[in-house]
Amino acid sequence: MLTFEHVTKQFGALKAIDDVSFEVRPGIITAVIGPNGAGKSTLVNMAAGSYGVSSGRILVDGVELQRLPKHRIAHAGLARTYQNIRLFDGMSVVKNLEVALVPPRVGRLVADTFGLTPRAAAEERRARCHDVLARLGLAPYAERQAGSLAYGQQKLVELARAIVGGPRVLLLDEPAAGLNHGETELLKQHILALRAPDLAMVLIEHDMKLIMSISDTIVVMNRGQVLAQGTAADIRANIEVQEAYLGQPGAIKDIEAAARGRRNRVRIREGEGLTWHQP
Ligand SMILES: Nc1ncnc2c1ncn2[C@@H]1O[C@H](COP(=O)(O)OP(=O)(O)OP(=O)(O)O)[C@@H](O)[C@H]1O
Repeated sequence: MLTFEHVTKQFGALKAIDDVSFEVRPGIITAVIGPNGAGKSTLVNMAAGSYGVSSGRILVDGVELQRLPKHRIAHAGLARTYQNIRLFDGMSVVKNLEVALVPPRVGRLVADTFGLTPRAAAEERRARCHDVLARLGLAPYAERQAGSLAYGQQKLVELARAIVGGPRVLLLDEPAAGLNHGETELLKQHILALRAPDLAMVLIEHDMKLIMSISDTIVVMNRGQVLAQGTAADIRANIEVQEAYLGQPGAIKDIEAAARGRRNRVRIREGEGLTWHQP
C-alpha cells in the first residue's frame, strides 16, 4: 500500500502539491488524472525519491520513504516508469533489465547469503529477466539493442524493467504517451495482466479511454489538490469533473459500457463512491 499523508510540495512560491492525502491499495489500479500542471508527476517524483517532500509523509507499507536514501527506495518495493523513455540505448534489452534488477554489490550479498556462486546468482537474475520479457511478449527482442526497437516496444521494455524486481508499488507515468491505438491496446492488456493482490499500481495518463477502461479507482487532481476520488463510473457521471477535466461530456459516452463491465469484473463496492475533498 502506498500512502500520501498531507503531502505538500513547494517550488519557490508555487505550491505544486497542496495537502494531498490518499491511499493506493494493492490489488487494484489507481489512476491519477488532472489537467497539465495539476501535480501528477510531482507526486510520482516525490514517491520515487526524485523530489523531496516539503511537508507530510509518503509511506510504502508503513515505511516512510522520505527517511530512505533514493537507492534504497527501490528496495522498499517501489518501481516506476518515466514519461520519457530512459533506457540504455546501446545495451541489449535483457541487459537493461539486469542492471535494474540489482546493483552488483547487493548481488554479491544475496549470492553470499543464499550460498550461490556469483555466476549462479547472475544466471538466476538473467533467467528472471527473460521470464519478464516473455510475459510482455518481448522475448524475440531480448538480445537486440534497446535503442534499435520501435517506440512502442521500448515503452514495454521500460515496463519490463520496472516490474522485474517484483515491486509492491508500481508507478506508471504516462505509459501510453506516443503510442498508437494498437500499441495502447496491447499495453492495456499487459497492465491488466499485472494486477495482483500484492501489487499497488498508480497510473498517470492523459488517455481517458484507457483510464476509464482499466482503472478501479480514479483520483482527480487540480492545482495541486485532490478534487475527487471514485470509480470510473462515479467520475464519469460527475458533470463538473467531466467538463473541467475530461473535455466534452459526449466524448466519454462511447466508453461507458467498457467501464461498467470493468467495474463489475473487479467488483468495486458500491459504497466506495465519489468522495468530494473540500479545500
Ligand atoms: N522541478 C520543478 N521546479 C519548479 N516547478 C516545478 C517543477 N516540477 C514541476 N513544477 C511545477 O509544479 C506544477 C505541477 O507540475 P507537474 O509536472 O507535477 O504537473 P502534471 O499534472 O504532471 O502535468 P502534466 O500532465 O503536464 O505532466 C506545475 O506548475 C509545474 O510547473
